[in-house]
Amino acid sequence: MLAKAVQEHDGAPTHKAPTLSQTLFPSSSPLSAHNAFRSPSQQTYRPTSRSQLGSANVLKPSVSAALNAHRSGRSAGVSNPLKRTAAQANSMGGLLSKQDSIVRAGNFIDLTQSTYGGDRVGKLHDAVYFDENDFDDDVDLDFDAEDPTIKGHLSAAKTEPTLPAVSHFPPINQQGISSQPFPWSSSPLQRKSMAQPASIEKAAALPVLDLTHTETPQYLPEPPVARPIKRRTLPWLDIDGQEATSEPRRELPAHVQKIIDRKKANQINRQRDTRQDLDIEAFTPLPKDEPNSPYPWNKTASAVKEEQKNLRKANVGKKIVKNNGVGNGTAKDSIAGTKKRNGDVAGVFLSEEQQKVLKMVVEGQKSVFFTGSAGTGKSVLLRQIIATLRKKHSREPDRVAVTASTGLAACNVGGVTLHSFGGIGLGKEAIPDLVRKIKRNAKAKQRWLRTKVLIIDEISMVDGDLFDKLEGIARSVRNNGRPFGGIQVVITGDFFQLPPVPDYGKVAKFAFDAATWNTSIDHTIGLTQVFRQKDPVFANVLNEMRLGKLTPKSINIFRSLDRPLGFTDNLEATELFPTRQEVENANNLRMRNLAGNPQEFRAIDGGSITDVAMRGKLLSSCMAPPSITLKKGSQVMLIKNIDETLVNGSLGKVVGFMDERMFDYYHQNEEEFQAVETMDLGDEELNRSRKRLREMISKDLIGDTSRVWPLVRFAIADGSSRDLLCQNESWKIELPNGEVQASRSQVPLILAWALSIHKAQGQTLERVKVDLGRIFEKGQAYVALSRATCQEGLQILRFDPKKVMAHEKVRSFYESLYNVDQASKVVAAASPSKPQTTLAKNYEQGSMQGAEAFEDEDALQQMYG
Ligand SMILES: Nc1ncnc2c1ncn2[C@@H]1O[C@H](COP(=O)(O)OP(=O)(O)OP(=O)(O)O)[C@@H](O)[C@H]1O
Repeated sequence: MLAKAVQEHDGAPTHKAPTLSQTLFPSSSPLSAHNAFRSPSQQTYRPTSRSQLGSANVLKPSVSAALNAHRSGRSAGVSNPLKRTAAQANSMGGLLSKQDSIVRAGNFIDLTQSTYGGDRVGKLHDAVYFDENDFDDDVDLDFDAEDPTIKGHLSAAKTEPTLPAVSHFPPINQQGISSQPFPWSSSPLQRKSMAQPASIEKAAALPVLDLTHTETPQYLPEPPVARPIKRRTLPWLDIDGQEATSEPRRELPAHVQKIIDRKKANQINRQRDTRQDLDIEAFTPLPKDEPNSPYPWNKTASAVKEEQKNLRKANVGKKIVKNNGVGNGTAKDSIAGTKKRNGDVAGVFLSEEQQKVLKMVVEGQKSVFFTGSAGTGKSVLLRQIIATLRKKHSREPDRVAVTASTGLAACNVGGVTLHSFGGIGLGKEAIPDLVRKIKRNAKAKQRWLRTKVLIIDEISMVDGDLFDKLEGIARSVRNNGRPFGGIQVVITGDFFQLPPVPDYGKVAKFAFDAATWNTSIDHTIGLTQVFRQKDPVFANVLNEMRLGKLTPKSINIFRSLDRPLGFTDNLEATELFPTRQEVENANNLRMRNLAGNPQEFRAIDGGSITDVAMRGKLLSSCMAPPSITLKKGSQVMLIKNIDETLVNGSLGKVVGFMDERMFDYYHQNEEEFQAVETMDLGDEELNRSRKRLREMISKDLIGDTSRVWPLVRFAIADGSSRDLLCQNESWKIELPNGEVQASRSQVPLILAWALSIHKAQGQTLERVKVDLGRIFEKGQAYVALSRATCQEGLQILRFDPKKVMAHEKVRSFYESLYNVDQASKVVAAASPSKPQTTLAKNYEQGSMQGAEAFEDEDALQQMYG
């Protein structure tokens, strides 16, 4: 394998690092950093003239020396089987199991080798090159950033879902129904003029619960003018609570009757209160000197205005508390169940190695590539890096450019695609043409000039040629010969996961195969602590799969997972498919089989791009769909993090549709509602009871205009469940200058009987089902299976070891990252007395050190043997 890798790399233009090239292209890192992190394999030839800069003619680094060193070092360093076993035990498995050979500083692991001859380079660099800030002035020339406010929101409100027709009331003018919740202050006079005492107000807040499962709650708009007090009597009662003779009383089961009796008593009390209030009002003179009168008609105009102002203030305050700075604050406020949300989304505490990377990026301003197997917290770390950098550059947000290889990944990190950022369209042209194109586009040019940090997520899907082009463009547009024109790059991803999609008839070229890859990156960091899988055995077999090298033991483990999952809560495992078509078919079939009325939720799109088609195209890669139709019983997945237990990837079932007030009421009176549902009633009786309850409550909702949302019961990892009223959340495609190109507001749900492997990349799923018979691409099986958190939550059909494929080039690349001389030292330090208890300890702590988790000797022998 290594020999092949050596041949491949040797086939590329390889040279010994000449002093001249280093002289001309020193890295931006300080001397000490180079000494600490650069590897021989990263010694790279750089263009020797400006003319070469524009075409990114940076020669490919030779890795053969490193590989030879690696090969010889390996045989020297771990020839002793005992030592090798220790190395194996000390590693996360696969090639990252060779983290035993990487440079360690505490828990922090830097895959970059330490023998880079940086002394002279660093000195010359200091003498010759400009600092990136020296070019900052360029940007003052023609900055034409647009107002970043979202333009399309208002017009997009037209996409409001239509309310169902109301049969027993006059038709509603649907255009008049706002999608936004009415703030109190929007109609204070009308509400006041209804003169409702507290008890009536409460009554009006009663929601409609559709207990029939077949009908949608019906709503009517609030009357536009003040109206006299409405007698909110039950159909069979007069105002004093006497039975109305015209309405024959139906026999109901005792339990239901009790509920209704209680309701009746409340109703009667309310009516009496109302009458008393009315009586008082009728004889009260206009209190001109009584500004605090509870009645609007007893107030002067200025008193009313003052009150409106106070209400508005109070509402603003409420909103801030409610939103608490997270998303739009909607879904978060509607949580019920085992734990109520209190405060913000729970922060994840970064591990020591994650923190070191953060520091290196933010304080050290190093260009970094951090990688690691699935579930090592790359995305979590990246989000933290983005947040910290944005805070650091809060006065100049356009200094930090957040990008990703695909639209989906970009949407997940709130950035744009690399193509979009670069302003290169499809990017097929040569660098000089692309540079000309960018220079004609003031905004794109400005982006290149202003960017100080370029973040690239999901690098495994970035094409190597594209990487070279972007690097060349950066140098040319910024007129700066340093790698990426002096831009600090922060790159993450795992090359063992999904590869770039090649042009038709071409072979995919990885980003690490780009000629400028090594020159662009100061440090390569391997994250080793696996968070997603807490079972070390499971994490290790997955890691073997990552490398495409399975031991018989691991094959047996995977084969044993061909069985149904043992959950009893009716939630099925999400089936992962390679193609979108398969996903749609599977989800549609399940939806058709569900009884009940479908409810459609349409997204509200906005953004600075007003061309609807173009905006739609941008948003087509957003996780949230433009429209989602749900029924009671639909299996859904949450696609936003709400708090520590309701996270992106949580599985649940729709249990109903209701508005916010109804949701509150429902949870305050859950027992009563559930009583009807759980009683052993015949169909006819049950329907009658439901109807009576519905009638009873719907009387109180006349005039309510709020929207209904799906109420979802999510399964929590500890076996409990939580209910969440899923109101709209937002997704943005945002340029570094803050311009939101496209945004989408939608319920944070997708159908989750089936999901594409592409969409699943980056997700953590509690229950997964994968049919390996359908897998066709390298890395697909690993991405699919590594979404699972434990063996109990993973079902594998048609397991076939042949489907477990990894790119040989990727294996070679990861091998080239390790310095075997260092390995023997670490092995010695860890050897053979390394206590086995470490695994158990880490397991207990809920995390494990990947490098310490690999104990499958067979796998290592096969890999290194
Ligand atoms: N420092 C941490 N503390 C606790 N949990 C963490 C930490 N970092 C990550 N996690 C959790 O580990 C899981 C996987 O994290 P994340 O998705 O960031 O991994 P990843 O390396 O990006 O995986 P993938 O390559 O599959 O996308 C998530 O559930 C995340 O919340």
